[in-house]
Amino acid sequence: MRTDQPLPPVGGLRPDVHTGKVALVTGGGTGIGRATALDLAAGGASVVICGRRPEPLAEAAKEIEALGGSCVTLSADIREESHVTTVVDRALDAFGRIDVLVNNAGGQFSAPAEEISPGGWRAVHRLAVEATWAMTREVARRAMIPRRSGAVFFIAFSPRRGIPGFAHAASARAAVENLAAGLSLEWSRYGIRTVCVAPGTIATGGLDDHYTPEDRERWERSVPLGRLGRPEDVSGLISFLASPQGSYITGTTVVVDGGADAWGAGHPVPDVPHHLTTPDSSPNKDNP
Ligand SMILES: CCCCCCC/C=C/C(=O)SCCNC(=O)CCNC(=O)[C@H](O)C(C)(C)COP(=O)(O)OP(=O)(O)OC[C@H]1O[C@@H](n2cnc3c(N)ncnc32)[C@H](O)[C@@H]1OP(=O)(O)O
Ligand SMILES: NC(=O)C1=CN([C@@H]2O[C@H](COP(=O)(O)OP(=O)(O)OC[C@H]3O[C@@H](n4cnc5c(N)ncnc54)[C@H](OP(=O)(O)O)[C@@H]3O)[C@@H](O)[C@H]2O)C=CC1
Repeated sequence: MRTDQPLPPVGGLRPDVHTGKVALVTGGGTGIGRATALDLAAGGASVVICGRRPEPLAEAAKEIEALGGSCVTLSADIREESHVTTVVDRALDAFGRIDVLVNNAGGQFSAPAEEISPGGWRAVHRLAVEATWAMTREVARRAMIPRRSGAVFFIAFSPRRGIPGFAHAASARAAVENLAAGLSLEWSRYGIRTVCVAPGTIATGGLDDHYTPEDRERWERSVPLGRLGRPEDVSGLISFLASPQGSYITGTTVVVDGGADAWGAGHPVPDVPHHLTTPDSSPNKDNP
């Protein structure tokens, strides 16, 4: 199967599986977030999508409305706490509840670890960890804890370990995996499920814009199933996890990666000069 063949929304789920639910998807105008918003809407959910740029949000809303769904779009930078509050205000004004939160907005740049400045590190963690927590906390306190129900999704990375060039991003996503696990211990008592989804490399516009065709080919070669993922491979999983069929799943990470996590960051291993790996050639061998 080719990566560029989209899957129909809803997949094998019933078309009314999310009827009556309200879902908030951060970064819902593009890529995985857009596919997730479409899948949830195709299952009957009303959706709220946010992102910084209004244009992709408007495009996604048009597609959702063409499916017969309801969609509210909000232009917001979720790194700003006041924007997080406004997004939740507007979602509650529009629909009165939020049942599903998909913390999808995220991003990074690829750089050797030693070249990531403190500011660059902070930029990545601020979005993937701090903004995600701010949104989760706001939605939980105002919409989910009072109703004693909800499902919160987080997005991590596969492989679930160090990835060359992504020291900041892989560590941020590890934090988010741990957050999903820890929150399940505290919030199961409120009927809130917290699940992390770890996609492998997924063919999105974001991937095309920020990485080279060589990166993409290298990643593709490290996938046992032999192709990159489609946004719908991830969104279909989230839609299932949000459905009643997923209601016993919480506090864990579900990997959707064509087998990439089973293999690792690819073959061959990152280049390490020979003299650093042979014990008798240490520059400090006389003074260890
Ligand atoms: C084997 C499997 C491999 C798996 C691969 C996983 C593939 C994952 C793919 C995806 O996630 S695709 C989604 C793609 N979308 C993005 O990644 C978004 C692109 N990135 C950004 O939008 C931004 O980089 C950011 C991370 C969100 C930061 O945005 P911000 O507006 O805060 O940045 P700035 O204000 O411009 O800079 C802040 C800080 O960061 C430093 N910096 C920014 N870019 C770079 C860079 N390319 N290289 C080095 N440093 C960078 C910048 O210099 C600033 O630092 P200081 O100057 O303050 O020190
Ligand atoms: N594609 C891949 O291979 C993988 C992706 N992921 C993660 O999945 C998520 C979606 O990725 P993908 O669809 O590929 O990428 P995109 O770049 O298409 O999606 C990122 C979305 O987040 C929004 N966003 C970014 N920063 C902010 C912000 N500060 N406030 C609000 N919205 C923001 C963007 O909109 P705007 O720019 O308008 O704000 C955009 O819609 C990301 O977290 C990504 O890191 C994880 C593993 C692999």
